[in-house]
Amino acid sequence: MPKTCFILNPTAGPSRRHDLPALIGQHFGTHEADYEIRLTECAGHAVELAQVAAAEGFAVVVAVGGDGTVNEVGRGLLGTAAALGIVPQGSGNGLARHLKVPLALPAALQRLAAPTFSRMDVGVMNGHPFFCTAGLGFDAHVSQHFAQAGSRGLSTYLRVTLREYRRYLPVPVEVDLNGQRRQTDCYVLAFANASQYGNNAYIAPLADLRDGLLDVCLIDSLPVVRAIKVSLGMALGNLPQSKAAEYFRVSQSRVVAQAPLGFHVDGDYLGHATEFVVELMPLALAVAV
Ligand SMILES: Nc1ncnc2c1ncn2[C@@H]1O[C@H](COP(=O)(O)OP(=O)(O)OP(=O)(O)O)[C@@H](O)[C@H]1O
Repeated sequence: MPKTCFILNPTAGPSRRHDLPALIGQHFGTHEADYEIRLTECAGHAVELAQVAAAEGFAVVVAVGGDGTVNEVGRGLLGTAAALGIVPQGSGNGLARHLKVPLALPAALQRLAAPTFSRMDVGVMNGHPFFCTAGLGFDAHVSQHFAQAGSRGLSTYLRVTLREYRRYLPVPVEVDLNGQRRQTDCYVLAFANASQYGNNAYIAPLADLRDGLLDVCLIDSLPVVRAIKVSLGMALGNLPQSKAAEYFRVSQSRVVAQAPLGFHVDGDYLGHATEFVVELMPLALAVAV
């Protein structure tokens, strides 16, 4: 059984469970595993905890939280020999859902007792690694306002999305897609390593974590009828067939915006910029799921 370190974000998810360390002990400890549980103390702490765990020789370092925690642990593990595990405890759990990690805690821990090792691609936007999705435009705008909403969970996310939909205006951009320059309005420009944002909202249902490519989803405008088509397409996983969005596959891209444009990586709003460089590091991270 691999030596395993759990890095637990006690603030992740809609319901903060104080009994998680005890439950991990109850379901994982029975496998006579060599394991430790370490709690994050602030945002960003999981990066350092993951680096330390990898340097100490843990073979698997598990993010116990949502996509923000997965991003921090994954960043800490880049360039190390340790593999990323996930116990999904977030609100959206996009990467865990893509990797078909069980959402129920006992089943997720059971899987980690005898994990399958593989590798996955890692995207990078303006120097920030991402494992699931990164994007410019409305999705980043919603991430920014969701972070300020004071509460989390799906209902808050939907309320913020509807409110901001009425206010948001797209920004003109020039985007380089496989050497072809494209002038377009950017309502959403999503770079997907994995298929979904979380909560089974499939922005790029055909995205493959191991193909050396990012699936790009471009939505230039979002009038009401198209917004309904996009929402349904994301929920049903058939957005590409709906023709409400355009798709491309790239290993790198560059975007220049005419006005500062918000961007997110793995659902965390990171600020505004006018230039974006997007790259892919093929199979850069080991995963244990
Ligand atoms: N101890 C802590 N105190 C405050 N914030 C923390 C702490 N540990 C981690 N964080 C921050 O909490 C944020 C939210 O965590 P995470 O994304 O894992 O959960 P979530 O938002 O509920 O799930 P998802 O991203 O899947 O919707 C992360 O951006 C992380 O930086």
